[in-house]
Amino acid sequence: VPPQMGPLAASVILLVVSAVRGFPYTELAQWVDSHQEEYVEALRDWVAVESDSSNVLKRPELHRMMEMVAQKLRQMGGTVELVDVGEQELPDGSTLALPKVVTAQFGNDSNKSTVCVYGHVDVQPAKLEDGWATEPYNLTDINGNLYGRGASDNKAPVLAWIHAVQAYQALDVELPVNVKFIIEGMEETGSNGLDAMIVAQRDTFFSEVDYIIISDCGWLSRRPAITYGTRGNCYFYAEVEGPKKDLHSGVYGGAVVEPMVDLIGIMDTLISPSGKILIPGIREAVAPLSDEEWKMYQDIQFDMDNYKDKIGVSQLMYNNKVDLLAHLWRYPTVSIHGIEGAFSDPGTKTVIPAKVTAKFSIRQVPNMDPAAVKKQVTEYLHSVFAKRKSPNKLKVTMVIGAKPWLADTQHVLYEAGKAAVKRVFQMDPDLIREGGTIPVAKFQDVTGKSIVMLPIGGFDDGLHSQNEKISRYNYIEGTKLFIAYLNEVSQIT
Ligand SMILES: CC(C)C[C@H](N)C(=O)NCC(=O)O
Repeated sequence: VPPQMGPLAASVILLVVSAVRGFPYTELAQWVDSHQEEYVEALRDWVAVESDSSNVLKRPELHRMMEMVAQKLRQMGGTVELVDVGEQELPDGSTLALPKVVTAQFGNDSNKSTVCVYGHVDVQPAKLEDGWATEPYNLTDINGNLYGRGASDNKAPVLAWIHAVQAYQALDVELPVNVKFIIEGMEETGSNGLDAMIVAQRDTFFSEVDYIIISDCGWLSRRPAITYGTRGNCYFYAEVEGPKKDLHSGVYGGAVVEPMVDLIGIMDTLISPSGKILIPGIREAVAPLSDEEWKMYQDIQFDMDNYKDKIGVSQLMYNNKVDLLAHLWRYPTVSIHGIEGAFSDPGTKTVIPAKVTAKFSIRQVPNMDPAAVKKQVTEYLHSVFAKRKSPNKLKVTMVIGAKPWLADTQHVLYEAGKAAVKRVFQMDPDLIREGGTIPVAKFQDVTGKSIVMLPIGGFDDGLHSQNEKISRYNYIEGTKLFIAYLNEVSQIT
């Protein structure tokens, strides 16, 4: 474009040129490459916010995070709203404002398809003393890996989507589809408030949405992936209450039935050492593994030894690939996460805790139903507790009940994904499922829209763990993938 030309004329020329030349992927990708330092700085700013949704003391940070997201989208000229989704009730009966959900819209052309990108900017807790090698909220680049809490889950992928739209804008390339965003701040603790918001906006925000795209997951290996299923999650508290206060174990040990012993006793009845779930009714509900599915898993390249190395174990529950993948993706599992009220500090306190609460969850797969699981678990735990003839009191509560999700890999959204992956990475993607949980089933049930999950996280990003990271490569090439994907989706007829 000649330098003496005004901005309007220049953008008209660019548009005409791009229309004549087709989709200017190379120029857009070059733009991304030449702006990668800015993208890393943007991630640094976001990672610096301790937007831990599980810690009520961090709630002001979470509100600030949502404002930052809204501000960024506003600066890009989007139509942005911060949607109030109400309050959260805390275990002591008090209430706390939920972080607002950010919605944004770029383009409103009825001749184009509309995609809606879902993501979240809340994170899991992280402390240096948990064993991080670097400060978790200070993004640190080591050998091309960007370490920081929330870097991969899910701040970089949300930013990559934003930068993809920005690249189109910066080069005056018309967005091939209308793009909407829905960004929440409670994903890590069960998407509190989001379900009602999706229902409330079904006929407004979601009415013109054609497709929903989610990038809140990772690849299985170094090969890019497209994800067609997630497990749901039922999260439980089991509280055992005994004496009215903590007791000295020398003075009272032997006199009282200890709540912790009861609790550990009943927790031990949930799952066998070989991973068999012992709660009646759970395994019976699971959809059988089909031959076609078995074949799909068999065809996926997956290095079990490398997987073991990365997580630092000498042995896995299953020693063949198909069994392992099936148990990660399409069978339920019980995980015991912690015990509130138990002594866990360093040292040798000799206490009998008066009240202890175990926290455990059961990942959900087709055809399990969270309401049925709640009943099965509650009845089962009360029945095993009754057999102990303990004078203590047991209370079982289900605090999260998220359904699994499964898509048809033959859908055009998946074909579009394959084409975009091919363009950016010059290879075919793995088609995989995800063992983790996001509110995708709710989007599906309420909006009825087609959904695809397009991950950019690496297989070894360490989500929820110490030293979470995303590589620069995945962040930057992932941004290009989103640019290419928007173009592929616009070709769907
Ligand atoms: C890999 C998961 C789908 C990532 C997601 N952000 C998450 O952590 N969800 C909560 C969960 O416990 O699965």
